[in-house]
Amino acid sequence: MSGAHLDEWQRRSFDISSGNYTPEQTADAYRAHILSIQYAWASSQLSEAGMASLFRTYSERYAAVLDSDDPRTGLNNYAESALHLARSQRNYSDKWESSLTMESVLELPCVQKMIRAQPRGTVGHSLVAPADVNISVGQESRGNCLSTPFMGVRSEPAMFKHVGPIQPHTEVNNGANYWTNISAEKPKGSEGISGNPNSFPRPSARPQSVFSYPSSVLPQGNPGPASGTQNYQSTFSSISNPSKRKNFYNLDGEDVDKGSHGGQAAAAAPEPRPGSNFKTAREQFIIDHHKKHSHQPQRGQSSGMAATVKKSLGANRPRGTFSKFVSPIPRQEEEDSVACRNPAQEPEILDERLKNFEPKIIELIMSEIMDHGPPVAWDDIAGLEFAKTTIKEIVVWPMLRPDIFTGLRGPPKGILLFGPPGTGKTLIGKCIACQSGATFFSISASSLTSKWVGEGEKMVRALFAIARCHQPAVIFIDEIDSLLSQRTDGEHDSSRRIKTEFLVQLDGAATAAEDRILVVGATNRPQEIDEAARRRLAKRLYIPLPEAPARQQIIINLMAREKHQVREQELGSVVAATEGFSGADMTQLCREAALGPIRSIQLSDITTITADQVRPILYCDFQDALKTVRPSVSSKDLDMYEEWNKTFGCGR
Ligand SMILES: Nc1ncnc2c1ncn2[C@@H]1O[C@H](COP(=O)(O)OP(=O)(O)OP(=O)(O)O)[C@@H](O)[C@H]1O
Ligand SMILES: [Mg+2]
Repeated sequence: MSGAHLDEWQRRSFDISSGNYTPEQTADAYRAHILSIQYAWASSQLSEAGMASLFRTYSERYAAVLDSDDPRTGLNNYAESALHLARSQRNYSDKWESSLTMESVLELPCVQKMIRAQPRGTVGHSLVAPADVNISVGQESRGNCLSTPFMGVRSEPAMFKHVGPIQPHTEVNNGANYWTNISAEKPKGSEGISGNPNSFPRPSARPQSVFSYPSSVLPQGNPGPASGTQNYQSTFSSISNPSKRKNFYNLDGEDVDKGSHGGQAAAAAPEPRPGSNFKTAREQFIIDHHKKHSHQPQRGQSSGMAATVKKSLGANRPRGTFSKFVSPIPRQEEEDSVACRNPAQEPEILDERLKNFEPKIIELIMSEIMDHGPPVAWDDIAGLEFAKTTIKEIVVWPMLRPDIFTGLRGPPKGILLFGPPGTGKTLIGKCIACQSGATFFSISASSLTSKWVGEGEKMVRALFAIARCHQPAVIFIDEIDSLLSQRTDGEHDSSRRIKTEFLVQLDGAATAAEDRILVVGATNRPQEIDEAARRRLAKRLYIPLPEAPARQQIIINLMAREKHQVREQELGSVVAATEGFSGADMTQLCREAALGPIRSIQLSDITTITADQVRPILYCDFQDALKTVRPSVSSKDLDMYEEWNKTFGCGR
């Protein structure tokens, strides 16, 4: 350290410690010490270690003076800052307000000059157009306060050298222009933060002015009330107030929408602003969307919906602080609604009552369940006279003459055909389908129960709903025992739900007197049917094994279409030999017998022989067939059916 420096240090140190200094002077002295230390180290007059030691010492002392809350020794700087915050003092930009009003602006010499220079009405329109008036600064704007544009004139007169036609105020509404408008806002007091408006990166670098005045009327120099100061508020500082910022953004939204020209311009595909390549993300999106869809066929374009949707992409919505946000991107529902309105893709609505059902289930029932088999006549069913008569009585006639079969004569809504396998239960169902004139739904219970979990109930509901739409209707459920078997604790939930749904629907069909829906169930395991279901299937008809006449009839019916030489006596012998055979067994016997003539042909001749050369079916063929075809129903099973029929059956 040089002698001069040491002397200076000693002097300051002595003075400071003498106690004659105020805290402000002490703090200044310590700050000067710190600067001297840094200077000495920078000029290599002090080692790094020495500088560090001195720097720490004097920094601590300096901080002690600053933060001390003793008014005699410290500045209480910390408390000062805290108190400043606690008093809710705001920053400078909150304090100033514009002194400009509409009246004061119009009185400005430059404005007066401009008004005089312009054709009558045009300038006035440009100046006091509502959109212009909306360019205001936060709370300070009052009424028609046109606060800022003319300040911009002062700050950047070069901008107005561009001579162009007087633009309607749609240009004024442009949010980007506002950058130029507010760029030279002058603070009321000299406390405004100094700033160079030209240094701010403004998007309005294009030569288009806000008002596009002819240069002849533009003010030259720096007129106006702010001419005495060079401390213009920078663009940044003038919008640093949140309320001003909000107004700024509203210019691009709310005011644009409200403006008679600007709103419409924004609603359609936005035109690029003249002289500017700048676009907001939303504008770019809408332009892209237009481009994309202008050469792409729209779904549902024929109805004109596409255009409607495009126009309402959020561009023309009324916006405000409290309005709900609407995404500019079309929502999925909008897309879907466009697709749905396309007549080519619109699913056919069959009936209002079916609108709650899934189309696939309706389609399944319509296509898979409705029976379109070969016609069956009552005479095709051999024997079973009592069953046939009863069914005609309760099914066919009421369907044909619903006016007679009313009240107590009303038909039962459920029939159960039970009996040994192969006795013609399904055949009777087919016959009902053909002869009753009703819409016939033939469904096996397994097709309901084998569906996915949860689908079964829907299927049952849809089945009855569709049947209601196609009255009179017969719902034939083969093997109904698998659907309505007795409910047990161990059974799966889904099958229990299907059963319950079926019973509910059956009840509904039974109680709705006007509904002409008949449920016909067939089973060869009647003992397994749930008692609740049994009650609902009120007419339980036993379909027994065919008696001798019925067996004979079956043989005659089947042989009628074949070439045979079985005499009546021989036929009687066959019938007698087929005691206990079911109708299906009789059919099987006849088929077996019919193969007899073929088996008698030499194997070498089988490829060359003509149909006429095949011999007729003979009694001997039946005798051979009887050796292989056996009755399929045991006497034990027969006893069970007989017993059940006595207990629950409706036969005589
Ligand atoms: N009474 C009958 N008249 C004429 N043919 C019959 C008669 N009963 C049965 N058949 C013949 O037996 C075949 C089987 O009959 P069907 O399918 O109706 O029996 P099912 O009672 O429904 O048997 P399962 O209980 O096993 O379902 C029929 O295609 C038919 O050829
Ligand atoms: Mg059957």
